[in-house]
Amino acid sequence: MISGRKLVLQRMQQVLRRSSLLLGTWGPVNAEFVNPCSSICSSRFPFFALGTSLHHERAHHSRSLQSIFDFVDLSEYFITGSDYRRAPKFQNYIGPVRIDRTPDGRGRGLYVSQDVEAGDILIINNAFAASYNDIHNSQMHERIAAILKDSPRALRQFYSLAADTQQEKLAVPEVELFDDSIPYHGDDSSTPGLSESKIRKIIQVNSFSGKLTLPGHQEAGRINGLWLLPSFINHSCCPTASRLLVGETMLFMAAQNMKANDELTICYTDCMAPLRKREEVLGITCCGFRCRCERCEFEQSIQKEVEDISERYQALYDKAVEEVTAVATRRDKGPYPACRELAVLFVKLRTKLDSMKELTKLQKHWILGGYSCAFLGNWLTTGYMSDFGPPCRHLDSTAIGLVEAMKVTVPGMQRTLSFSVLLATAVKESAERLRLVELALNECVKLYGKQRPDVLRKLAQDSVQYVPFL
Ligand SMILES: C[S@@+](CC[C@H](N)C(=O)[O-])C[C@H]1O[C@@H](n2cnc3c(N)ncnc32)[C@H](O)[C@@H]1O
Repeated sequence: MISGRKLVLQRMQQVLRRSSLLLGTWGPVNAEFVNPCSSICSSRFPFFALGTSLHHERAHHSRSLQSIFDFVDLSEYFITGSDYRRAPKFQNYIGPVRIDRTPDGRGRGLYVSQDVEAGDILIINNAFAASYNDIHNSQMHERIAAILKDSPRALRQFYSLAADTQQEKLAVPEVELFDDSIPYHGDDSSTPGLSESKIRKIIQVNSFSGKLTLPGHQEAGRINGLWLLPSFINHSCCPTASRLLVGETMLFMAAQNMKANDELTICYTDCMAPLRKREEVLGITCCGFRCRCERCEFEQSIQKEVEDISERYQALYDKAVEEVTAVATRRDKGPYPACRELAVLFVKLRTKLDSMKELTKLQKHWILGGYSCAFLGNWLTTGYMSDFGPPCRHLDSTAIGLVEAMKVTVPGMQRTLSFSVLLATAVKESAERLRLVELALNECVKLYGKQRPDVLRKLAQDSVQYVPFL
């Protein structure tokens, strides 16, 4: 029997054929838009002739950082399908970042120490410990306990993650503690032993769990891991950085241009969900804290005005997932009442936001971006996936408005990339299409770092394997 996932992939291959034609029509990538105002030359990859050099001075070394290619060439890995079993090995790298106390009671956080631009590599970190399909973290716990027994430095590093005292009193370690190229002369008498329950707690708060997938296959399993320095990165529902897992190495990129002293934040969950859903996941299902990011603080202040829309969204969401899954796997041909009603809600929300003159454009984007699935479900069930019509001349301004909101709300997200590639495939009008392809490739840089043009094109084309709803 053919699996649901395989059917989705077959369906997506049709899209891919069209999008590869589409992305192929531009020939050499329009790299100008990746880094429009640059002047540095690189003979190795002409693409990077367009990249701005990032001069990073640290006490112990100075490095001119341009891209992932300064560390490892990932082209072959990406071109051949990002198979985690063939992932290249990296050296740890700590870019222009420092650890500091947050000013608003979120404990410690990571900050950039100089201006950086979207796609710049900030941290490359190999897992302190990782395990596979280890639902209860028991293998990881054993591995970590063994490492801590043997290495005073590892014990000191791990101990610094503990956040069991009042947030304002938490010690702030120097970032150099995590730089293995600097010799360690720690005073180990100040590192108390760690009880088993404390070790478990540190693992629980800081570990990351992600899907392992192989191209064209069902999910191959899950990786659980602990990455030490990245454990200081706080969550935000409008994050500034993106993360990429290559084998057991976690890479962190700036997902937008950032100024020195800006906080480096990532999404711990799907931030393209409305406030109530994010609160539920961050507070109860996943992480156990109330998010204090600026987007949440703002949305809480106006939640009453959109409460009815938000409640209905929550009530319809699971059913809409079923409908989108059904249409993606061609198990049925509808009707799709949940997706249809979500689309009506989306229009209602847009009309409401239009009438709220006191809100800024960014604030409107934050709210709208959170309801991306309310639009996408209907778009996927009524037009795109169920029936390939001929490309349309103009796209509905709602679709274009949404992709803009998504890009601003959570930069460097797979869903925005897939949606913009699918939209570009659907539209015929060339100026609009060009803009969408530019947008897709820009999102690609935020997600994967500055890559060669052919690699970026491949990654954008592959993105349609992900249904931009699920
Ligand atoms: C992986 S740690 C991040 C580093 C942590 N701030 C520290 O000082 O150790 C995750 C914890 O940081 C806090 N945190 C992270 N993001 C937050 C946010 N947006 N709002 C409130 N607390 C947050 C929560 O206590 C959470 O359990």
